[in-house]
Amino acid sequence: MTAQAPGQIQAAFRGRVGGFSLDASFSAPATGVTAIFGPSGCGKTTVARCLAGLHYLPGSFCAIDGEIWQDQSSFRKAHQRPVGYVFQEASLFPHLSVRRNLLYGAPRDALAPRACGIGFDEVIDLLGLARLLDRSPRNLSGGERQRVAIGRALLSQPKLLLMDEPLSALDRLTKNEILPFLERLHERLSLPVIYISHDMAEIERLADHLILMQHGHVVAAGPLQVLQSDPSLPLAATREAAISLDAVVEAHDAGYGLLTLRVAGGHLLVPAPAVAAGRRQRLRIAASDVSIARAAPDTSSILNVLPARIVSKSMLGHGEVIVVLALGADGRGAQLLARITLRSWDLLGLAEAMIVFAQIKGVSLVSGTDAAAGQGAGPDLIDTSAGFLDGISLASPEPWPNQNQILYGVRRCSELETSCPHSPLSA
Ligand SMILES: Nc1ncnc2c1ncn2[C@@H]1O[C@H](COP(=O)(O)OP(=O)(O)OP(=O)(O)O)[C@@H](O)[C@H]1O
Repeated sequence: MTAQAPGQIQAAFRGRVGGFSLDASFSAPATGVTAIFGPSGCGKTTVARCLAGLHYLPGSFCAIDGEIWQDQSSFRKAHQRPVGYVFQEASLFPHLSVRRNLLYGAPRDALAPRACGIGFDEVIDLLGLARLLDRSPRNLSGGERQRVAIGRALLSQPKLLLMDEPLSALDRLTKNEILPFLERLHERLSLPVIYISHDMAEIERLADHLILMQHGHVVAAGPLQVLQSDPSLPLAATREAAISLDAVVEAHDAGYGLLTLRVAGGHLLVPAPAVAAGRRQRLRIAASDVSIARAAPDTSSILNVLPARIVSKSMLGHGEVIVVLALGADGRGAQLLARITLRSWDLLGLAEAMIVFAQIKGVSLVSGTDAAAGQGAGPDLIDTSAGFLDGISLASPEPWPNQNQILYGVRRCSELETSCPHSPLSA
């Protein structure tokens, strides 16, 4: 990978970081959310740090939307890369108001409407920050603090937003409070986001593309649904195996409280409150909620029984198989997974390429609605009084810079000089 491709994030990072060996290559669209998923210690954060220019691995390559950030002969340092970085902990400046925290990383004209990029008012609106602007970060809930951190990263006018486990320090309720805001960002901004997470439920809700990592390598990269339905990858073999589908709302039956949703290859009925026709909706269908019939049942309480073609069958062990189905009488629609017993497969005489009926017992709507922000004391703040940039040294494995050092490592050193807590800015 050496030539830049517009519209793509291209990365090929190879080398050692301390005792860790990284050999990770992928390309992903330079728009939408690309999630990096893999077990702890597989190198997700190391890849994010390479993208941010915080590790220099000679011989590596990185280009964002046709702009080369690293190749054989060049390396843009962290402060030369337009990257917004959001971490597990919000690490806001405790001595600055929310407004000043937001404006901290922004160019000087951040308050003016922008011809392109993201303006202050838009960020406030998208993240629901209006009523927090004059508050101190000390009095915000964990979820509110993380929304401010995301706003601050967006206002730095990045060309790439890196989110490293942004919700993992939050409890389930607080996560659910923030996820709708992230969905709104995804819907309204074309900014590419690299989203690192351990939590497949977050990824199923937010991501368009997925990069699967293991032991410092990229095992697979591609559209989320394609990787979820690939029986050769570990996702399809897990107990939680599921497919994320993008559907469009067609109608709402108020009498029965049912939404009609169109997906590639068919329609699904889902009990849900009314949603405007034409709205896009992310669905999740678990492999364990899909069974297979040779003929459409005459009588059944299952609402969604759709014709589908059997694409493949793979053994799972413990007497079960995972079947990939493609919806539609022509078998060319969206793919689903069905987890059934090997005995059922044999008794029904199923075979690849056969047209069958997928009986879908459960469909979850995973896109959320706007939530009111909670309030309360957040976790302890990181001490930001340490010398900025101390500890950032390219290709030096130790010590790790703290989060604000990384965050502000993307800004010019002259600006950093004004960033200490005793500068006029901090008044
Ligand atoms: N600067 C460093 N010095 C030494 N080892 C490092 C350094 N950076 C990362 N490592 C090691 O590299 C491996 C990958 O770390 P990394 O943080 O990228 O993994 P991860 O997939 O993000 O893990 P987690 O999901 O637990 O955050 C780990 O074994 C880690 O200890």
